[in-house]
Amino acid sequence: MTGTVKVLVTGAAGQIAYSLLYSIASGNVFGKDQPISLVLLDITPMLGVLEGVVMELQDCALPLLKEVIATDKEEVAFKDLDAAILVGSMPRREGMERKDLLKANVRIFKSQGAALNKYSKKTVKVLVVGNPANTNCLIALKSALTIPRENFTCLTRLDHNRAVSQVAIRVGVDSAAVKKAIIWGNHSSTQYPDVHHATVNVGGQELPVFQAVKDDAWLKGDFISTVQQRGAAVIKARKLSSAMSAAKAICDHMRSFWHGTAEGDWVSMGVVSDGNSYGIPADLIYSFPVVIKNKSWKIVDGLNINDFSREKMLQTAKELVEERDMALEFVSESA
Ligand SMILES: NC(=O)c1ccc[n+]([C@@H]2O[C@H](COP(=O)([O-])OP(=O)(O)OC[C@H]3O[C@@H](n4cnc5c(N)ncnc54)[C@H](O)[C@@H]3O)[C@@H](O)[C@H]2O)c1
Ligand SMILES: O=C(O)CC[C@H](O)C(=O)O
Repeated sequence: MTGTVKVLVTGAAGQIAYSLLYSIASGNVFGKDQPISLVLLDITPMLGVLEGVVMELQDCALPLLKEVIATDKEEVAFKDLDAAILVGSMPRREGMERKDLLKANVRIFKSQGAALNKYSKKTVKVLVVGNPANTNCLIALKSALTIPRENFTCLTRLDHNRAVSQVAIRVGVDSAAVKKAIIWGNHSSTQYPDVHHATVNVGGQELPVFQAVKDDAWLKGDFISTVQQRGAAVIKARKLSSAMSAAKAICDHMRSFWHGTAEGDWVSMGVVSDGNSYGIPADLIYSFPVVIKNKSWKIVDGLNINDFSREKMLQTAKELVEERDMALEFVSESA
């Protein structure tokens, strides 16, 4: 269909998708005038549920939604895509380590990377959400050698939004007043939420976050651990992992990827670490501050990094190196 953007959501019968699909189909991500063709992939046992989701999408009577394709077949799902949002995987339950997920989920992303390579447009923009998101993204990228590495990203915008919101609540301003927060590294409890470069608009005055909050101990302690542990806290409370906030963050991430970042701000995104200026090893999907223009991201280089930050940035990189090596072992075992 010419003029339409073809978007795949995997895990389409799951709880994140249930919050996400309406937002995409109503124009909140790709544009209020942009016709959408929506492809929904889930596993065969979920096809019945998926049928219900399709009925609901039809019943929303959304003018931009030109087509809905529901399938359990990768060769159908990945055909001619402009954007792929890879949510489908096994979520962590209470008491389960994120690393337990690696083995189960890595093979899904190997197969879906190969399907992207075979069936999608070479310009396809990929967002990996399913955990462990950074490493799953790396595995997909490595299985899609004819698609530029830069097209592969993973979701750390939820962590970014959590950091922004914690600061806004603390200062008593709305979240739009907080700019230039950063999530470094892995979407896991080793991530480093950094507000050394962030500002808050208080009563029309742009202040550094440390000056506005006036509580360095909180910013270097509970603030960081609250953001790092937020996913686990939501699982503990809901007995399910975050879904509404994850869907909102997916929309924010894809909107930024598609339309660019706002002047004077940046966003956090898991991207390939090759050639960064912060001493993070190459060949990882690591969350950096990025600015985006013409659907192409650039890591914000040259920020001043103190010893406190550097240590945390390297610690989360170390975890990603370990995850990558373990994932590559699982991939070679299953080959
Ligand atoms: N990166 C982030 O910020 C972030 C935030 C929240 C959740 N997550 C992760 O997102 C994932 C999905 O979470 P959820 O709450 O929607 O889970 P869910 O269990 O409600 O839904 C997952 C869906 O994926 C489907 N699925 C499983 N294997 C599949 C495959 N091979 N192909 C297509 N679909 C498949 C399942 O059948 C299910 O319908 C989990 O891995 C979760 O940990 C990531
Ligand atoms: O499994 C987790 O700890 C996190 C689940 C999800 O990625 C989140 O951040 O809410």
